[in-house]
Amino acid sequence: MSVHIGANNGEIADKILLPGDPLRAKYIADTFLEDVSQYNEVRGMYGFTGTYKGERVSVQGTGMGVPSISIYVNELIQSYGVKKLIRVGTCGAIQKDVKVRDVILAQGATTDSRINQLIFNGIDYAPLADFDLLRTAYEIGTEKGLSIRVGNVFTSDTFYRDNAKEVNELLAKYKVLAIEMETTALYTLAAKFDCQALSVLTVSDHILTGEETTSEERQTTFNEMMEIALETAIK
Ligand SMILES: O=P(O)(O)O[C@H]1O[C@H](CO)[C@@H](O)[C@H]1O
Ligand SMILES: O=c1cc[nH]c(=O)[nH]1
Repeated sequence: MSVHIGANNGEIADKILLPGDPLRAKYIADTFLEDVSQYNEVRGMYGFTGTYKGERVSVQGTGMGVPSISIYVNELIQSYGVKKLIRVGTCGAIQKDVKVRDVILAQGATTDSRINQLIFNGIDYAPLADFDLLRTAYEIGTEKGLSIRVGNVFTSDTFYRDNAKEVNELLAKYKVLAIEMETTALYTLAAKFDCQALSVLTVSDHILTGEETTSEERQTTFNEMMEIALETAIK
């Protein structure tokens, strides 16, 4: 057991999907995995292990934001030996040509979080996706005929922000595709511990147009994102 995860040694697979929402973790386990067992309910942050196409895979809710995902990723890697970590999250688009329901593979993660400043003492570290996972996920997504975007995302410490318009316009000018709240921490920790990480994100809303997915659309698109992540995890 670790501080925030109540699993015994060996109960978590070395490949894991990481949704922010613990109920999305339950949905993935119920919908896609076989022979499922629940290994965690500490703080309601559900974690499950099962098999996908015969391969052992886990899925763990991370909560929202850099501090929360950092706790789970640290413990998953250091206490349970997880090696391949794929976030399955939602994001808000800030480019006109990125559409609601598109799937984004986060190649890098710009941030206003201070975690990297604290680690690197003033050096402007660039957290990146694992290239093999990125390439595999891209190939799987395009083979499925999906609209896959690859690029920079903004990992924000705030969901509600007073100067959002100004910040979004600046980031959009510099080619950032979308906003979410965890990827920079995932990529930095994966690099630190020599693990592989990727964020696969569904555009759930468009920040410029205000367009949102309906719950039905969300389900279908989320399933596509989850299948890309699961297929990538076992490849
Ligand atoms: O849908 P998840 O994975 O939680 O991701 C996004 O949704 C939350 C904000 O609503 C943040 O965690 C953000 O990163
Ligand atoms: O962090 C997030 C996630 C989804 N949509 C947003 O606008 N922001």
